[in-house]
Amino acid sequence: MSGSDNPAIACRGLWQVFGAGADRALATALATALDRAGGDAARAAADLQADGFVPAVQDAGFEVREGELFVIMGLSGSGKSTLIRCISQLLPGTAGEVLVDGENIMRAGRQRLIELRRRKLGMVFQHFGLFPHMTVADNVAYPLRVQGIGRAARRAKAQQVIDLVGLDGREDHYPRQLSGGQRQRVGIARSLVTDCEVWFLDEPFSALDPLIRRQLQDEFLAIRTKLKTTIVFITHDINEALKLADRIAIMRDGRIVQIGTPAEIVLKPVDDYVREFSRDVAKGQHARVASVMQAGDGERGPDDPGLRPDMTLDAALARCMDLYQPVPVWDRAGQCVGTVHPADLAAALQVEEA
Ligand SMILES: Nc1ncnc2c1ncn2[C@@H]1O[C@H](COP(=O)(O)OP(=O)(O)OP(=O)(O)O)[C@@H](O)[C@H]1O
Repeated sequence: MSGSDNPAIACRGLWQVFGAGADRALATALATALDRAGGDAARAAADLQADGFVPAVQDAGFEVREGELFVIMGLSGSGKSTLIRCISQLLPGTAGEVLVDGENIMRAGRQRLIELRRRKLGMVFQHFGLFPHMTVADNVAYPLRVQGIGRAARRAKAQQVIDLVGLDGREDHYPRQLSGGQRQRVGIARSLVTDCEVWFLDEPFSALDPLIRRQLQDEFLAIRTKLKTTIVFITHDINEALKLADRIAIMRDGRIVQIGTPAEIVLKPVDDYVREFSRDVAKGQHARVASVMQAGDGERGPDDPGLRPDMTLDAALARCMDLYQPVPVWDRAGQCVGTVHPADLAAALQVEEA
């Protein structure tokens, strides 16, 4: 495991450029951009594009903390899948660094990558590629078989994760006998069976109908609290991102344009592209009091609305309807952790009209 000071994953200057001779073309484009006044990654990407290359990921840089659920979101074609494939090294990356627990896995040899995938990195993709001739139990236990673990131990461990994803009773079914949602669960169970430290999920629920999707999201959050695994999750659905994420990275045309908590994305979008995503989102249900709270002390008066930092803006506003002065915010131990003006709660919800 990594030390608590180190991020679980760090990407620095990561590029994935498609096209023959992309490495040399990127090096030239970066050198040319540097020589120009105000030269930057966007200029290099524009040059590459003009020469017929596809700069699908451009100079990506971010860190994912240990145990964090980091969501990458963007429109179709913005580069999400390419980015997660670079981080998980299904694609080599054209330049930059991908550090997992401090190890630059872009320099890892083939053997080391196989090892990392078997023991440390779990992956779930939209189309799971379950083995049709194997039962649920055998599909789930398959990664353990590859690791050379004995049959009894495989079975026992597979059963644990089958129970965890709610598929108990279906161990002996074949994939064709399962619904789409159940098949996704098998894929999730299979990727969890090796106790991975870092878990990559590329649109795992997007093929499902909304009801099943919501149910799996809830189960996913429940599983996640039990596992404490570091997770990188891709989606093009803002509501899914807001529901699941600790932090969200928004991609546009190969670039990460904003990284922030769900509240920051909803309340402080950096540009119209990000603002457009959250236009129809019920901000008051996602943003929390902590995001609009000021430093300060307060006393509990007779009208105290009992605000907490983790309360949604909607809930907080409902308690402050008749109040016109700053009110204290309390933690669970009853300590005042700041104050908030009821007008600021209302203003935060209006931000996108500006
Ligand atoms: N192997 C490839 N060769 C050339 N271009 C590619 C390749 N793979 C992806 N691209 C291009 O890279 C860009 C980013 O694609 P990517 O699949 O990463 O986007 P995405 O955000 O995941 O989209 P979606 O949500 O539709 O899956 C697109 O312009 C795509 O056409």
